Amino acid sequence: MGTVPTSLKHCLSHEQLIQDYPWLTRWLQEEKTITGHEYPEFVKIVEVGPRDGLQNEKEIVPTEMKIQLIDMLSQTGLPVIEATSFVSSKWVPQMADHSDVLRGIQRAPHVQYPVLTPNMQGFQDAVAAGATEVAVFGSASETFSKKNINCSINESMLRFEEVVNMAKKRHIPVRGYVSCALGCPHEGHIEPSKVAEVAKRLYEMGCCEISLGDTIGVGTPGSMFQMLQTVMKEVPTKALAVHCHDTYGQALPNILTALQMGVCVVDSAVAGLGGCPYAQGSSGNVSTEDVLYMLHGMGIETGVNLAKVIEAGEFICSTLCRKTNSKVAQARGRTL
Ligand SMILES: CC(C)(COP(=O)([O-])OP(=O)([O-])OC[C@H]1O[C@@H](n2cnc3c(N)ncnc32)[C@H](O)[C@@H]1OP(=O)([O-])[O-])[C@@H](O)C(=O)NCCC(=O)NCCSC(=O)C[C@@](C)(O)CC(=O)[O-]
Repeated sequence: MGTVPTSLKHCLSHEQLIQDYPWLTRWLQEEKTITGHEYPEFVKIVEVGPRDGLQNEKEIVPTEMKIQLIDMLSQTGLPVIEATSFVSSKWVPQMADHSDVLRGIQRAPHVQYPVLTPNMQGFQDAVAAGATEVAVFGSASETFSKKNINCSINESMLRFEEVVNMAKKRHIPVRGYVSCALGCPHEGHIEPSKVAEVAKRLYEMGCCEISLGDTIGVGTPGSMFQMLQTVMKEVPTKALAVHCHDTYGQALPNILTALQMGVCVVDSAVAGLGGCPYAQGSSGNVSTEDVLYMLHGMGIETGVNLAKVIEAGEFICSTLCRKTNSKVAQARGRTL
């Protein structure tokens, strides 16, 4: 922020910045043109903290705490909160209370609460618990697919097709994930063409949104650019989302690259919680607070109240006895 006063760095929204310091309007507009890129006016944030964030926790988080977290997040303006995961409790014990979580939350109007469903059993259990939106999760790496969902990529696509067909009959939208889009913990480099192939299959079978996961957070703006360029030849940009983990501290630049390429859906987790139990060494998701701070500072609307997300982050971090991974929440804590 160069010569901008320190006090401004703590402002929480673009609107607040303009209101308090009208002279900044010109500076903010100039900054947009200096970068020479067109950015989306609105970015949809998909909050994955309650699912991706908590699934990796060793200690079982009490169900009522998960519910309280989701209820707090529901009051922030977030449009989508991924609530839980209908997977096997033998594989991911932390998600064993999926039905109680989904039944226990207070659904806010205009908020969607998708849940992960790897197969028909998961889908049926999810619908029985009241799910109105689901997500299937595939991978661009054969080894990761085997380790994560115990089947090959091809077998997973057949399972997902069943789920998508049944979901269509019930008018339930399905999101599709492609893990290892920028690298695999077992195979290393993954060809962008493989990511594009899996993304295309998911899109063509009827997934309405394809989330491209940098599962282990190894991507850089360069590899993000190459991967997206290849995927965008097969799947419309408006149907793409990016899902970045922050292992190497590259998540924000990677997201910025995706925005410059027209992507306007970003996954993130409150307090930067998270990691995949089947991707050892991967760190948390990019934090929702940091993504919001960046977007609002660029004048991009999200409809989300950053201060309320910080509160939800403080709640879950105190529950887990853990320091937040969000740089913005840490900075805010120091200035209070
Ligand atoms: C997919 C399965 C279930 C296959 O697991 P499996 O063992 O191959 O399944 P199976 O069909 O052979 O059945 C074996 C047993 O599992 C049961 N079963 C079968 N399906 C279900 C179900 N849906 N829910 C509950 N139970 C289930 C089934 O009933 C049976 O029970 P038993 O007769 O032995 O008592 C297993 O591998 C699994 O649960 N994997 C989950 C892995 C996971 O959740 N990983 C984390 C999420 S992915 C992620 O984090 C990445 C992402 C999305 O965030 C994006 C990114 O960052 O890249």
